[in-house]
Parts: sequence; C-alpha cells; structure tokens
Amino acid sequence: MHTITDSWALAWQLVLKADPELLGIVALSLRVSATASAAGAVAGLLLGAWLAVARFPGHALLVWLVNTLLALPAVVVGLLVYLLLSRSGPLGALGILFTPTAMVVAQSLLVTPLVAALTRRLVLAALAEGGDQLHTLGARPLTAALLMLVHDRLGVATVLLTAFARAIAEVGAVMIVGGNIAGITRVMTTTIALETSKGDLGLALALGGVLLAVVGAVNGAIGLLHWLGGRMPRGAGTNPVPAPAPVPRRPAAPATPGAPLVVAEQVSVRFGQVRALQDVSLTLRRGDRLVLVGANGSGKTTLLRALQGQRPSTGRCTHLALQPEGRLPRTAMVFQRPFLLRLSVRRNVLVGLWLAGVPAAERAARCHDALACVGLLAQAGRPARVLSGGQQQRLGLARAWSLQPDILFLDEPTASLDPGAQREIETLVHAMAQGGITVAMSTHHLGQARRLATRVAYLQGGRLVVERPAAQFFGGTPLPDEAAQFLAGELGWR
Ligand SMILES: Nc1ncnc2c1ncn2[C@@H]1O[C@H](COP(=O)(O)OP(=O)(O)OP(=O)(O)O)[C@@H](O)[C@H]1O
Repeated sequence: MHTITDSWALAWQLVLKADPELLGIVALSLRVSATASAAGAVAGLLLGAWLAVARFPGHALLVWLVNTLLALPAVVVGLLVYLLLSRSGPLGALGILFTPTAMVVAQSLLVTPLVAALTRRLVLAALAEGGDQLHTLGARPLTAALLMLVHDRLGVATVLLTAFARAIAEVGAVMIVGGNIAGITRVMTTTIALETSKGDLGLALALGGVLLAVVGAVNGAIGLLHWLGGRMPRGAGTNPVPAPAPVPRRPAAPATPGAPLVVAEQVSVRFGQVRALQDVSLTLRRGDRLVLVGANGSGKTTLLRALQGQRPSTGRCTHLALQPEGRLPRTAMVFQRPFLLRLSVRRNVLVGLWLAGVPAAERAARCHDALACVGLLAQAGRPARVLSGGQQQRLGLARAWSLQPDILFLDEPTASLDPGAQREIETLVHAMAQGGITVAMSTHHLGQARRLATRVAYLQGGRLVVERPAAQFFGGTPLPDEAAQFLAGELGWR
C-alpha cells in the first residue's frame, strides 16, 4: 500500500521536476504512438468504411478476420515485424529494426484492425439512419460511407483516441522491435517494464501514472478543441426567419405539358413475404401534381421510390425523355424526416450539389438561391441539426430544389410539422410546381391533397385502387367502394 501512495507522490515529483530524460521518453512515446495511430487511422478508416458497404464473396470472412484481429497480442505483432525486419528477413535490407520507425510499423499494424472494426460499426449505424437519402442524392456507396465519417466526427475522434491509447499503452511490440535502447527506442512502457524487472516497483508505478496523465492530457486537449469548436460563432442563429421568397421560375422552356415522364407498368415490390406493391400501373405526366393517399402501410412510399428509380421486384418504371429538351428528367426526393449531415445548413446544400456533380463554380450561387427561396439564408451558418423540424424540412426542400429537378418526389413532407410549418411547406411546393417542376407526393392530410393535387391516387394494401383528377376524386364522382369508405372515414368531420 505504501508503494502505491509513494508512487503517486513520485509521479507528481517527476512531472513537476520536468526531468529531461523523462521528457525525452514521453516525447518519443507520443511521437511513435501518434504516428502509428495516424497511419493506422488512414488504413483503418478506409478499410472500415469500405467493409461497411462492399459486397463480394468472402466479405463475411474478411469482417470476421478484422474483428478477430482485435484480440491480436502485441507480442505476436512484435514478433512478426521482427521476423520481417531482421537481417535475414524479407525487409531486412531496410535496416530499420531497433529504430523508432520499426516501432511505428508494429503499432500501426496493431491499431489498424481496431480502427477498421469500430469504423465499420459506426458507418453501418449512420447508414441505417441516412444511407437511403444520401443514395437518392446520388452518393455512391463508398462516398456515402466516407461522408458518414465526416458526419460522425465525434465518433471518429473517439475511435482514434482508442487507437492511440492502445498504441501508447502496449509494451510487447515496442520492446521486441525497438529493443528498449536508452535515448533511442526507450518509451514509457518499456521503461516501466525495465524498472519492474529491476524491482523498483514504486518508480514503475509512478511512470504508469505519468503515462496515464499523458493520455489524459491528449484526451482533454481533444475535448477542449471540440468544446471550442461548438462555441465558434456560426452565423446569425437568433435572427428572425424571413418568410420564404417567391420561388424563382426556371427559364421558360417550351415544355409539353401532359407528356408522359414516368411510366410504371405492372410494378410489384416485395420485401421478403410482404407484398408492398402489387401490379401498379401509373403514368406521371409533365406538370402533374400527383398526390398518393392511403392508410399506413398501403405502399405510398414504396411507389414513390419505384417511380423515382428504385428497381421493382417485377414490372418496370420507365423514365421518358423530356420534350422538347430530349434529355431524361432530373429527379430529387424529400423525405418525411430529411437526413441532414452534422454540418452547417449551407454545407448540407453544397454536399447535395457536389454529389449531383454540379460544377464547383456554380455551387455557391445555387446554394444561395435555394436557401433564399426557402427563407433559410439567415441560418446558413448554423448547424443543420439544431434547426426546428419545419426549418429542417425547408432545408430538405432547398437541397432538393437546388438540384434543379424536373420531378420532385415528396414523401409525407409535412407529417411531423405544426399547421403553420405545414402551410409553409405547401406554399413552397405549390410555388415550385408553378415554376415548372412536376410533383409526386404522398400525404395523410386529405385537406393538403385537395389544396395541392391535380391528380389523386388511392392505394390500399399495395394495390392502386383508383387514380383520378383531383376535382373528380373530391368532387363526388362515384369512387370504388374502398376509396369512398376511406374518404368518408377521413372526412367524417366535415
Ligand atoms: N425496407 C423494408 N423492409 C421490409 N418491409 C418494408 C420495407 N419498406 C416497406 N416495407 C413494408 O411495405 C409495406 C408498404 O410500406 P410503405 O412504407 O410503402 O407504406 P406507406 O403507405 O408509405 O406507409 P406510411 O403511410 O405508414 O408511411 C408495409 O407493410 C411496410 O412494412
């Protein structure tokens, strides 16, 4: 017990005295482990992100291997690197055995599987939340995975800190490939091992305390940076939100209204045993504001996604060239809860433009116009995730509108908004449609469907029961029984 209390006092003395030999050892420990962590981070982050999205024969085996290597003993890594770098080994000609470089190599190998395994889990969790939405924005799987690393920077920092701690605390690898040469390869852990073997347990424990203090200081510095980052001014957060500006009209193209843009033929979608859509045939025409209605689970979202381009199980959805432009229509999708990256409002729009391949020179202006159009210009510098639900949805619309879509798909865009925010979104959608965008959306609000739709489609159990011009759908023309009952039930309050 005495040894432990004495060792704490000794640790403080060592730190306060700033002993030059100790400082040299601490500096080398930091240099070796920080370099190894950086090298392991580059390899591990890329490997983990790739493993999260890649699919190939043997993928599961590789994931298993990486996860198993988490338990790789440092001594084994040391021995392997020793055999590689020793004079008779394949890399012996490099002459780096018993140098800090060899220690960096060994520790990099040790931390790479750790970074890769943790990164893969982190990316998978983020993709489960927002992968689909990044995909509809045009992100390829690996791009989406790498974007998630930017999105979850705090998670990545934690992974890297874990790797650094694992590196600086290991003794087996650095002892074998470094040789514990005083002034050259002696680091904190090898010094502790040496003092232990000499029987100076108090000094060994004191050095252990210093090592913990060093890691604590690194940890604290990262926390401080994060805290300072959070306090940086980020634009006018408390400014009153200006009302949405009138949506600028697109340059008037001599469009052919009513020309077919998307033709769905006998489209069925299955999820395992669930038949989400059954033999749906539908044509979306230029200038339509098609609104899908139906109970929960009736297939509205699935149909919107199929119309946007997700491959159905059977049947087909064909996008036809715009007339007279002669090119395929551009599409964008807005979801009930837009997935926003942990970046500023402005950067969220810019990332969407980047993913869509918009030239860099155009992005800033298009981003500015889009934020102005939804009344979020004053919030451009704020973190997107601190916006209110209605503001986040307007940002989702701005991101979609900035892509200059010909068809805008909106999946229950006002489902979680208060009546005021709902009206704001409706006004924007209406204005975008007036500006020449064809709209297909789903909603549970029949009042909204009545206000926005030019055509209404009613789905039930994955089947398209009826599709009519809005005036006929709501105007008392006889409807199939199921649709009539739905309308009567929903509009019973009238
Ligand atoms: N990824 C999926 N995996 C498994 N089943 C799914 C998936 N997506 C949808 N489904 C199922 O397909 C059916 C149709 O779902 P969909 O989301 O299209 O309906 P919806 O009309 O949009 O519902 P809501 O109004 O509640 O959003 C449901 O039974 C749903 O559980």
